[in-house]
Amino acid sequence: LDLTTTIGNYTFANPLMNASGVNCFDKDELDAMVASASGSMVTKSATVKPRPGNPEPRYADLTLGSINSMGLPNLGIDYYLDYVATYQAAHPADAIFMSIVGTTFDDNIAVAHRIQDSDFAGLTEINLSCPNVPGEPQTAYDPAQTVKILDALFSFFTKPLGVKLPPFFDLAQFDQMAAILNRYPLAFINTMNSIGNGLMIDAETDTALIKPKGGFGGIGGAYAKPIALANVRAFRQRLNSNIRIIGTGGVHTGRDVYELILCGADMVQVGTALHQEGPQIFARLLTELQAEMTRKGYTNLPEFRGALKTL
Ligand SMILES: O=C(O)c1[nH]c(=O)[nH]c(=O)c1I
Repeated sequence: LDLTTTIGNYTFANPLMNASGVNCFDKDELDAMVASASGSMVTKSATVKPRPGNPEPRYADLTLGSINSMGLPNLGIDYYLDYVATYQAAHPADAIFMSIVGTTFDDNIAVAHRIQDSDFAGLTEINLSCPNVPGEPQTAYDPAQTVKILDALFSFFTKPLGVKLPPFFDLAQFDQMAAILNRYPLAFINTMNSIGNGLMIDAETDTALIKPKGGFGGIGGAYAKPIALANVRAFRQRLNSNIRIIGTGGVHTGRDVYELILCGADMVQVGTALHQEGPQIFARLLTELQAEMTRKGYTNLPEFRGALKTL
């Protein structure tokens, strides 16, 4: 079966990759992604300077997913630029993604300049949806701030750029956000990030499971799937066709991958399940995706991409 998928001038052997923040913190984790069956990969969201992140415990596995308030721990943009420079020299034909983020408007612009001025030749995902920097609202929940950042970015950034969005829950929000995004030459959007500021409790101690923010953290995994399907579908229905969509949220089986593509996703990222199962999950997901495609009579992704039926 043909699992190739394209974003701009980049074609990937298959649509699967990690979600930023999962299995991509350092060289060892990134090398494990390179060795996996994934079609591409993305680095942990990088800030200009390294960050230790929030106090632990800051992550917990849940029956139906995960909760995290990592607090944007990362080794700094220089570390990840070094890694991708080495990677590109060894894999000239395979594009990967770099995720960037700033905790202030100026830092968002500064870290983007670092990529623009580098030899990085892949795709850049700017994270407008980190829910766990105390005191910092998720940029993409503020339309004016989103416009301000995208206006500034596209005044100098010429490499392929996409935005990582938080989940939206109201059709008027989809309309408003899509109207903003359609004004920019974005290569892609990635919907969605974790569901911000959930809370889960330890049954033995009646204590919040994670330490930061009084136990509030982003929710991922099975809990996220219905919302991810809806966000992919809603944006596919509203965005210009030249803006591709990466679907993220709740993937655990090949059927989950298939359903995000059915809603319009071009590529599919895996977060919680990757954290829980490890990079060998990609081989399993590819086998299961191909089995589902065969069951449905499809031999490539465009045949069913966006083909969700409604009653
Ligand atoms: O707490 C984090 O580091 C984090 N956690 C998430 O669930 N999404 C994000 O975008 C980030 I930057």
